[in-house]
Amino acid sequence: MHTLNNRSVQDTLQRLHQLFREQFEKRSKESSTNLDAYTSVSEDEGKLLYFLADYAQAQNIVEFGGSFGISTIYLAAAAQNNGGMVTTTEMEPNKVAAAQGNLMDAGLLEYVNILMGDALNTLHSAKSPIDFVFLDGAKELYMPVFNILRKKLSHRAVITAYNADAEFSGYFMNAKDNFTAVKLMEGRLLVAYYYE
Ligand SMILES: C[S@@+](CC[C@H](N)C(=O)[O-])C[C@H]1O[C@@H](n2cnc3c(N)ncnc32)[C@H](O)[C@@H]1O
Repeated sequence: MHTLNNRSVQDTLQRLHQLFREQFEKRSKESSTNLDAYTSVSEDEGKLLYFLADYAQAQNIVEFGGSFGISTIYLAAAAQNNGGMVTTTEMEPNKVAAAQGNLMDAGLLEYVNILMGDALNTLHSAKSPIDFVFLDGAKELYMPVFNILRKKLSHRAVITAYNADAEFSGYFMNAKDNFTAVKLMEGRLLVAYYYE
C-alpha cells in the first residue's frame, strides 16, 4: 500500500491543508501580513512530489524550506517507500517544532532529518548522492542553495522548485546538456531531470 494512503498520513495532511486554507483566507484580508508563513504546496502539488520522488526511487531527498512540514510529509512518505530519508531545512525554530509534531502525527518523523538554521549554512552537511531536491524557501536563494547541492547530485537526480523566479527557471530550461526541464501546475512547479 502507498504510505501516502496510511490513515495517520491522510488525517494529518487533511488537518494541515484545512488549517492552512483557513489561515491563508484570514491573513490575506490583513494586507500587512506576510503570507509566506501561510503558504504550502497544495494537495495536488504534494501528491505530484510524492509520485516523482517515489517513481525515481529516491532514497536521499533534500528539501529547502520545510516550514510546518506539509511538503515534507509528502516527501517522507516517498522516502519510507524507498527505504530512504528526507533532509529538510527550516530557519524558524517555532516552525521546526511544529513540523516535528506534524511529522510525528503522520508517523513519519523517523524518515526526516530537520536541519534548523539558515540552509546556506546547514546544507553543507547534506550527504551525497542526492536523488531528489525540492526548493521552497526564499526564492532568491534557490541558485546559491542549488550550488551547494549540485556536486552531490546522483546520476539521474530530479530537481523540483516551487515558484522559482525567471532566472532560476531559465537556467534549467536552457541548460540542455545536463538537464531537461518542464514547468507543471500552471507554471508553479519546475521539474528538472539531471543526466550526468
Ligand atoms: C513557503 S514556506 C515552505 C512551505 C513548505 N515547503 C510546504 O509546502 O509546506 C518557506 C519556508 O522557507 C523558510 N526559509 C526561508 N529562507 C530560509 C533559509 N535561508 N534557510 C532555511 N529556511 C528558510 C521560511 O522560514 C519558510 O518557513
